[in-house]
Amino acid sequence: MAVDKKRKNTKAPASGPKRRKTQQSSKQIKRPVSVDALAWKTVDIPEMFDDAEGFFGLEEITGVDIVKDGDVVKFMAAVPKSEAEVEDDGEEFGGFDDEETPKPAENADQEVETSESKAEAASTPAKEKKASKDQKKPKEQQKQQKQQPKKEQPNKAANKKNAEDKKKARKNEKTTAEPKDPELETDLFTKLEELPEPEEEEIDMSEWVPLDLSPRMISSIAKLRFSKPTVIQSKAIPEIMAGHDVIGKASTGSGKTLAFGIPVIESWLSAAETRKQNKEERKGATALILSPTRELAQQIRDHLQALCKGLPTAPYICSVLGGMAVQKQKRQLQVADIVIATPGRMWEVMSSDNSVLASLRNISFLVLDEADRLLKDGHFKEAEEIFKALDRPPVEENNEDQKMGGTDEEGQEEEEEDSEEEEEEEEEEEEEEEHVNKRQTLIFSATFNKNLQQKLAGKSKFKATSTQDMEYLLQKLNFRETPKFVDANPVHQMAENLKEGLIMCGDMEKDLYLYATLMLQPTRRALVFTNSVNSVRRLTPLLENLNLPAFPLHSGMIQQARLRSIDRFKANEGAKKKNGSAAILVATDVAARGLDIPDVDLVIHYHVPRAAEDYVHRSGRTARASNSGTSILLCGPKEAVPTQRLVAKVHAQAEVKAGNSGNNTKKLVSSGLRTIDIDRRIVAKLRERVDLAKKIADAVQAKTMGGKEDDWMKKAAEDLGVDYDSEELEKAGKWGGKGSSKKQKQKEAQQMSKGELASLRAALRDLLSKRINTGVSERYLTGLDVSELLKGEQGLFLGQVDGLGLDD
Ligand SMILES: Nc1ncnc2c1ncn2[C@@H]1O[C@H](COP(=O)(O)OP(=O)(O)OP(=O)(O)O)[C@@H](O)[C@H]1O
Repeated sequence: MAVDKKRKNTKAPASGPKRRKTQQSSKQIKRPVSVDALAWKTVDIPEMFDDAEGFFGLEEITGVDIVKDGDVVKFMAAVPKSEAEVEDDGEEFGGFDDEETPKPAENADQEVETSESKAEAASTPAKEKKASKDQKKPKEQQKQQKQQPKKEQPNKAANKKNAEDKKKARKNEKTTAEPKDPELETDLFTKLEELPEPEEEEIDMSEWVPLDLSPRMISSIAKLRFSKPTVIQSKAIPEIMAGHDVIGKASTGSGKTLAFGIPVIESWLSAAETRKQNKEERKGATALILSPTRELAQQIRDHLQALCKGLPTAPYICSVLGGMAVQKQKRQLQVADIVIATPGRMWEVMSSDNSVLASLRNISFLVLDEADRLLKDGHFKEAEEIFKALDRPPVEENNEDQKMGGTDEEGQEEEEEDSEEEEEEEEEEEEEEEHVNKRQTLIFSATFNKNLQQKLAGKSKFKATSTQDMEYLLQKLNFRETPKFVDANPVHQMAENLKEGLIMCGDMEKDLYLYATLMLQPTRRALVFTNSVNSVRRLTPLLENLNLPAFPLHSGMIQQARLRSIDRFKANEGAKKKNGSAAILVATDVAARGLDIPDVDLVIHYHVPRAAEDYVHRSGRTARASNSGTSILLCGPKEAVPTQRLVAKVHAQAEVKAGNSGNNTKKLVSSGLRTIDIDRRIVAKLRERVDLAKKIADAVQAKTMGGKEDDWMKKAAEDLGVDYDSEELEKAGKWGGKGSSKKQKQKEAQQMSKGELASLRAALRDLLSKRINTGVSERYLTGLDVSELLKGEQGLFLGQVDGLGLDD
């Protein structure tokens, strides 16, 4: 549960601490508690079971009595006598250790009541009410309101007032020396909390006003320090708030998450308020957001939770993804207001549990983030199943009885029933339509294929050519109207502040050029993309041997390890230890979509991406929001043609709009992709280190893989019906062919003795400690000296500025 504790404390100091104090002294009594509300504690399980897809989700509970009341089993747990339902239930849901604690739906409404009424009482209710009224006023009146968010400082006002009141109270206490008033006694507990918050610089939020958001939402956005909406936010939010289905396209890092997140949360806020007023029950989740990767799903959750932190009350947001315990996710889904999920796990949970489906059937929003990726490849089937299930009307048990046969005498009745059934079917259809019509569908990505874009923009007709087509799935989505196509960047596909470069190198020299590129700008946090899991496995230790803090990320890793790598990269771990070099994430395309990691300055494509959109998304991990960044493609001779094709595709539209013509190479240059001439003499001086580091990495990997390889070979030998003897088999050429020299190398690496390995390490250490003379003004290249060099006359040895010559 994302509850703004700070706000709670500052706005309602009198009630908050008092409640805490009473709890401390109150006796614990046992009351019936729902099984989901018990303080489950996760039992540590060995790491080897971590990725058991939720099978191993052990939790334990203590201090609970199980009482049988007739047929009903009740769980009696200790609840502090005076504890209010709305208390921070961080302990209540102790089992949800990888998520914020959920709170039951009723409590969510309760929360609206309590925290808002407190907020209103403690701050400036008149202003808030006036502001929400003003939202409905005509434009000219809103003009006056424009400055309002700036003026509106409920927290500060409340703080100041409370602090003043308390000061007065303290003064009274001193002068009158009367017995302690309980109110004043409470005051002692709040001494620290009442300290004024550090003054934040005021932020002008007037540019958000035309979007017609609630004052509390604007004030929450202000806490994120986002002074104005991005283009996609300005264009998409009003359409979504007006109830339309929307397909939104905007470049990477341009704020698409909040473009759908803000209206979704606004909708939850107003629905929660309506429920409160009408004393209605919660009817399940408000939104289902689908994401193609687990990391992105977690990130969307974090992003929305950050937005909710500034609200007086917040929806419970949960993520449902593979690699986490299924049971826990099912429990969370019972109380979730906003669900963010990967399609595979969502479908697994939905199809196995009717209550999950029931709680999602009434969603107001279905959001597909990174839609083009989501409606492709592995996710296609599950996505389709999810859409179908959401639209399917609930099966009523009575219907089953009606479908059973009857006697002749009942013929007449049957006919009547038939017509009744028909009527019911019609009603059901209507209901279904009604049901579908209630839900808005929102689709976002930075890339949609060109044909589809034209169709979305209404320039040509939708027609799916196969059932494996994205258009087919779009049709399945049952938009309630022709969706509004909002294109925030019709000309350029790439982020505005991105510089793109290309380094030509030999096919076998990529490791060397990768290292050189990293060394020439060691303080820039870099994300290195490869096309295969094996390359990640090979490159990470290679870079580590070269004293660079590198972390792997690929789909073959267990989920916890994936998240750990991202966290370590985010924290720039190892940067200080390793000669001041910034952290490096070596990843497959699992990291290409959506990941928003602050301060990634450099993206290196170790392999040319297989598709143009992958290039766009990979490169989009840098130059996000208003930041700048660099994307560098390492291109071997064999990759030259696909690279030209790819980049021409990415920049084609910009070229056409700019009225340029000419061959692809010219286009590459004119569209911003520049070839970078790294001084080859410097690169040559790095070769020995890279070769050594590679040998060490290969030896270690071969030794680790050795046993597994032998197992595989044994099995293969069995399949061939021969005795297993790897040497004999190799001699006989059974393992020959294309991979035989690689195999030979692997074998050599595997057979390297400990002593040999140690001497290689010593030699590398020695090399790494030496400075490399760049041959220019007697300057040297080492981990530390490079940053020095780059700060000063970088142009001297690189030919251009900014280390790699991407600046003019
Ligand atoms: N109005 C805003 N002003 C400034 N920064 C913003 C604003 N809205 C969002 N951001 C920030 O911009 C960054 C990128 O946002 P987000 O991750 O939503 O981009 P995106 O368009 O979804 O990118 P991608 O296509 O790569 O998924 C985030 O760090 C986010 O906090």
